[in-house]
Amino acid sequence: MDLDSILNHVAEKVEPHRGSGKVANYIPALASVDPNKFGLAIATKDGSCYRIGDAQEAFSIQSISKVFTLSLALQKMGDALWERVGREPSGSAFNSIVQLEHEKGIPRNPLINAGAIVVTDHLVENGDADAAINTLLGVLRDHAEDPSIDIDYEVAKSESETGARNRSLAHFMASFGNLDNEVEAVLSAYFRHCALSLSCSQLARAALFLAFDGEDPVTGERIVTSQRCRRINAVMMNCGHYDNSGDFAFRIGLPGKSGVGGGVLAIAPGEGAVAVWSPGLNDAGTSTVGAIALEALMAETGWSVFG
Ligand SMILES: NC(=O)CC[C@H](N)C(=O)O
Repeated sequence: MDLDSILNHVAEKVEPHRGSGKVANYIPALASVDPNKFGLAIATKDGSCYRIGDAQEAFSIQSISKVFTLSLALQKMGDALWERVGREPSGSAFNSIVQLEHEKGIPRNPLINAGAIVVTDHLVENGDADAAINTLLGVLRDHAEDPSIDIDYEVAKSESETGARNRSLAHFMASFGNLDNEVEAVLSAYFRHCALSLSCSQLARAALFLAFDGEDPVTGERIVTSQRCRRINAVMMNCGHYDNSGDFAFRIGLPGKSGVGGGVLAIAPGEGAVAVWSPGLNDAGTSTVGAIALEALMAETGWSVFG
């Protein structure tokens, strides 16, 4: 069956569930998003994009940005990054602080908030958060071949104003010497990259290199080495949905990353990149309808890495 017909089936499966889950409200600017939104886009090897629903509408990608910051930090400093952040699943909430004391300020993995803050610290040079964000924006625009990609500054401001938990995580890690820059400089970059606003189409296109061994199959540009690409995917598989990662692997079987804006990115190696958006979340912060849609997509395509 062709992908357009498959997407129509997926939409039918999703329909009775539209609006389910709970829209994130701990970042006030996210609370007003319409819970009935649903979009899905698949970017494939030849640069085609298959889409359905609200796939062209930009949303706050939130923690999905952590995949791109990880990739950039690995490009910049190589495996030395792993001395400052682990690669084990956390089994706890995305903003949990409990393991940090036990593990002496080294976060479990780069996809929970604490780990992503450490990764962002490595992108900020000499306290210059603006330069770090400009580099990241340039990279995303390049990957997606779309210069219009931008940050939603209202969301970034809202997140900063209510960012006590992330400030706690950052100060706590700083007390263990695991931040090079001032906490506020790091968080200023962190809040902005979480507030990146992309549509499903843009997101799937930007992440396409992860499905093709680290090389963009459309432009031929090598973005990360194939070994690094495999490793980023491994971290996504184990850690991309916090304490929901096991369930996501069980149901969908693809490396993925969710964000509290309701987006989910899933990488189907050798096939393409899938981005889905529906704002209602489960208790762990993964899109309820997004996971249902991906499950339906796997049933029809057999793209799970487990066969
Ligand atoms: N899981 C998420 O998407 C969390 C990201 C959000 N910006 C935060 O720091 O809390």
